[in-house]
Amino acid sequence: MVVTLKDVTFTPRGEDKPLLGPLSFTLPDDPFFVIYGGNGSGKSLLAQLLAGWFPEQLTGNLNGTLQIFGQDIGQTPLSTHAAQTQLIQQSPLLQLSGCTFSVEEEIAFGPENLALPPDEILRRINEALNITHSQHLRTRHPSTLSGGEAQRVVLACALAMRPKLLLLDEAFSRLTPKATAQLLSELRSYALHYGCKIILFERAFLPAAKYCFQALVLKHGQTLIQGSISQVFQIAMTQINAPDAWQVVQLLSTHHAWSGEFPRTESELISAFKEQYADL
Ligand SMILES: Nc1ncnc2c1ncn2[C@@H]1O[C@H](COP(=O)(O)OP(=O)(O)OP(=O)(O)O)[C@@H](O)[C@H]1O
Repeated sequence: MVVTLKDVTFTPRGEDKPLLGPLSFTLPDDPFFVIYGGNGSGKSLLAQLLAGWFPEQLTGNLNGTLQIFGQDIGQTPLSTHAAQTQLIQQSPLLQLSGCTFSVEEEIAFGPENLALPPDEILRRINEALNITHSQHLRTRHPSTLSGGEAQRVVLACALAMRPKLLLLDEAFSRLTPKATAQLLSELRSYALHYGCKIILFERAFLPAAKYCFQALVLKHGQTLIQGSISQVFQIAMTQINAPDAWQVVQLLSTHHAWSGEFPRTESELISAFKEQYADL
């Protein structure tokens, strides 16, 4: 199992009650999975726990069973987790090392720490730059990158580690919808090629719904619902942002005026409207 959570609760140091849990889930067999939740629902805390931050970077009290690739979180050093699990957070500039002079050196930083041979490091740099469409940034000083460019580079750094579990905590927040869609398509190919699981942590219905079949909705650190996008749609819509057209679907549904699956993409939405309403 890539991820196993059973009755997990987490109380950060200084807090008197858990801010996460009890949470139990295993990942479905798809490359992508999305965890939806509004502000303060616990997405980042959960992402940090799954990345193995406890207890080195995230102190507190962890109860229950939390395993990544069969290794207990809390029993294995963060450096061991980092070799197969990579977390990308919302603020890319906080994730740059601050000790390199070019994007190329920044991407090499992780693989160098794995003591990989130079030709393998170069291969990984090129692959990561290609996947993230960032070859043109190769010689740039990391401190000169724009927010969106930095998000691509941070993703490239993570991919150069060839992760088997990639945690994306609102990792596209500074990119345009078009650039986000391009990266998600590239990531799908990466995931299928390397057998990697990708968990998206999102406050917005799109574009995650297009790439994920299964979702979990968090509120106050607990699961509100887990299931297919269609099964979680109604409840997810009470917690997260969605385009107006999906709000209309939600409204129609609460008035029993929507039948069938809930659309995951714009084209599914248009087809569903045509099917249900074009003849009226
Ligand atoms: N280390 C910590 N110590 C104490 N409280 C924390 C800690 N980390 C997070 N919290 C609190 O836990 C709750 C969940 O925070 P978290 O950052 O996981 O939310 P989120 O779902 O990622 O929200 P957002 O969408 O606003 O980024 C918040 O109330 C936050 O203030």
